[in-house]
Amino acid sequence: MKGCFFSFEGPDGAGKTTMIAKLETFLREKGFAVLSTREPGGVRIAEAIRSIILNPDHTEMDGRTEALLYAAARRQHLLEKIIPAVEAGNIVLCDRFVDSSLVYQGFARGLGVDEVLQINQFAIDGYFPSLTIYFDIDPKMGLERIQKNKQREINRLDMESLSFHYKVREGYLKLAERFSERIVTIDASKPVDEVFAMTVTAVMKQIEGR
Ligand SMILES: Nc1ncnc2c1ncn2[C@@H]1O[C@H](COP(=O)(O)OP(=O)(O)O)[C@@H](O)[C@H]1O
Ligand SMILES: Cc1cn([C@H]2C[C@H](O)[C@@H](COP(=O)(O)OP(=O)(O)O)O2)c(=O)[nH]c1=O
Repeated sequence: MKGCFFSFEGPDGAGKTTMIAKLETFLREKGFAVLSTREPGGVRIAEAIRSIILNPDHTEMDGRTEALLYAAARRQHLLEKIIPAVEAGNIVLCDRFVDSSLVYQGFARGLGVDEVLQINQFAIDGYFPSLTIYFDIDPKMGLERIQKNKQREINRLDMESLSFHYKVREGYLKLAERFSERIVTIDASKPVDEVFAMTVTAVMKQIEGR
């Protein structure tokens, strides 16, 4: 049976990585083949591009350069890892995908959502997830969660001003409205178990409905 492709989005610290890890265990226990991955990165070439993008020293990076680098990493990740895994029958859980570019580069950086969508159409050829879960949270709360968890490296994007992160949230909420047939919004400010229960409901509805 063909697999499916789900992406998980949200401001930094919303809980995407936490939820994907819990979901992977839950789905495996139910007998599903599951593969989780992340962007930027996921495969060797995309991880190399990630290190260029997120390097805190690369303060001179132009906005369009950044958007093109994310799209290049996405293309390699999609063709080399995501599509083969879906074709092999896996449920693919991806921590960030095209919506991150539309929001961070298109909306928050002001490059234009449709302009960044066009770059990404060249990268993904219309291969969108069948379900995207957007974890909505006040960016201040998300960044506080990251600060509390010292292990996680603070990257170039984290160092953006708080107003940038508020634009990110605004961009996601607009995107969730525009692509309401694909994007499900979950209140990520709730305790972990409540957020996970809502996540499982949305994912199982999609799996059972395919
Ligand atoms: N619902 C939640 N309530 C409180 N803390 C959370 C919640 N979800 C995640 N966290 C914690 O917040 C931090 C960031 O979570 P993470 O999953 O890495 O976020 P993201 O991947 O969206 O940046 C981690 O320390 C995690 O344990
Ligand atoms: C995939 C993607 C990520 N990003 C940003 C979001 C994050 O700030 C950063 C990814 O770093 P990461 O450490 O993965 O942060 P998070 O845990 O919040 O996902 O890159 C974009 O700006 N555009 C993109 O297309």
